[in-house]
Amino acid sequence: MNSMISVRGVSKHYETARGLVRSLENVSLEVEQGEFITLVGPSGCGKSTMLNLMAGLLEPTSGEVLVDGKVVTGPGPDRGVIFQQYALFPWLTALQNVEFGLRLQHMKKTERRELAQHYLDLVGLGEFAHALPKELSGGMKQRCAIARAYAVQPSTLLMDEPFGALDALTRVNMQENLLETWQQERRTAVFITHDVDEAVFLATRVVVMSPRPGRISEIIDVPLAYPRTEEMRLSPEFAELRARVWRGVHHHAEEDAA
Ligand SMILES: Nc1ncnc2c1ncn2[C@@H]1O[C@H](COP(=O)(O)OP(=O)(O)OP(=O)(O)O)[C@@H](O)[C@H]1O
Repeated sequence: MNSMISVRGVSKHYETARGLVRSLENVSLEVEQGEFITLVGPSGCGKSTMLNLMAGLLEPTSGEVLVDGKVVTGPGPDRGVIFQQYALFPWLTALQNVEFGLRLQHMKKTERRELAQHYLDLVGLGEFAHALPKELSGGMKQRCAIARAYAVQPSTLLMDEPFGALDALTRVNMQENLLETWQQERRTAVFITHDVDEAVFLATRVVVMSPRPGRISEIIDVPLAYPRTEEMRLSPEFAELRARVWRGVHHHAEEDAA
């Protein structure tokens, strides 16, 4: 069966003044259509490198990445990328920001407007369509960035710590909102986080990475049903999963420090 994303024997090395940095070493991962994968691991283990390879923003030193059966050779509209810093155009309204990618696809104005408004509604920003980014809070800006990524209807969403800069409460709201949107649209999602709780709450599977060289050390299934609720977060089952992920990350962080 064809996976949505196939990372096959991928290594990524950098030549630096201090010698060769082996950011990823012979990593393989299959992500199925509609899965929600979270990537966790100590700082510098190659999470961003992995995501950027999937996005086509980096090229592997060896091995290959396939998305929907095709070898990734660069960025494409089939993959939406969301970073920690909400890269909104400050001179465009929320609606115009969401419309931007659709304009690049030469979609007609009325159709474009309608679709952009639909995605703003989906992330709960419908009433802020005409606000400028400076009039939005951090969480709202990030929701706008998510709406923009969703609007071009990519089959895959790649997110690099999108909630990293948000306060704890906004973060929890954003997690719920993201899952709601994901459940409605069922795109394949890959999401980097440093937050073990967030990793378990969102994922169908948590991929734990270890550094030097970056490898996948463990893949943990999260057999909790969706929609995920705050009650689930407090359940013994959740606590057990969180402890497993924590041990996976911590174990390698300790090794690294030794
Ligand atoms: N352009 C580059 N040149 C040289 N080394 C690099 C470059 N980009 C990344 N690296 C190195 O590759 C390794 C993995 O980096 P990467 O950013 O993928 O890790 P990460 O797990 O996302 O880290 P963090 O959690 O701190 O964001 C690190 O050791 C980093 O120093």
